[in-house]
Amino acid sequence: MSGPRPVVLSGPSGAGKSTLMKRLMKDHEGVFGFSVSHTTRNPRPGEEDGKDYHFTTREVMQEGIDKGEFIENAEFSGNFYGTSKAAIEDVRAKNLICILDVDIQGVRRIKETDLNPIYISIQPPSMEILEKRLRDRQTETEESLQKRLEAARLDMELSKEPGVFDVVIINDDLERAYEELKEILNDEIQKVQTKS
Ligand SMILES: Nc1ncnc2c1ncn2[C@@H]1O[C@H](COP(=O)(O)OP(=O)(O)OP(=O)(O)O)[C@@H](O)[C@H]1O
Ligand SMILES: Nc1nc2c(ncn2[C@@H]2O[C@H](COP(=O)(O)O)[C@@H](O)[C@H]2O)c(=O)[nH]1
Repeated sequence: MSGPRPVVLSGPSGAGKSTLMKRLMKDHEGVFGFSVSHTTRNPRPGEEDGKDYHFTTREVMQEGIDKGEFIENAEFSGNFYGTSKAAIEDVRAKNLICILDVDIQGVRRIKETDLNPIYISIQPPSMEILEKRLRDRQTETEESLQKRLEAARLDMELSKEPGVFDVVIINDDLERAYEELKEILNDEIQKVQTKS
């Protein structure tokens, strides 16, 4: 794959991936492009179709998967999620650093492709803090919250396996976590900025 190296952000739901990513994109206009995933979950208040996700149905998404339109897909907390080839291509065509926000299953599938991204895991300081963040976010039902916490336990274990991630950032203090993320991506950011 040509162009700047993509970045995979993974980690438990509620760890702070979107918070860090949105800040990174806002502070570096014209450097990053978000790979807009498909999902079968319902939009949250404020989420826009085509910007945050391509909101779709199981049937439509399955059709796309069967046609080979996705580089990876997974079931998470009762819904389908997936990264289409078109989502990556849209960002690559603009020569931007492509950011993918995917769960641990997505990380595994992407490792089987030739995307060659930088793999970053965003982890919460503890399960207790993660649960508090998810509850405070007020986006989940009790059932989906429990499913997400269950997935988080597994994610936190797997992220400790050597070689899965290039870097693991503990998102305790947001400012410090953000500085760490910027530092890791500094070389790629410089490359894009010097070209434009
Ligand atoms: N360092 C932090 N300290 C306190 N609260 C935080 C911190 N980072 C993020 N949060 C808050 O935690 C909640 C979860 O963050 P966010 O939505 O970014 O998580 P996420 O990893 O993108 O989750 P998901 O995978 O479900 O989309 C948000 O309400 C966010 O404001
Ligand atoms: N494997 C994939 N996982 C994805 C994708 N897009 C998002 N995600 C992950 O799903 C959970 C839940 O996200 P939410 O927006 O419903 O809170 C989270 O861990 C994301 O990283 C994808 O395309 N593929």
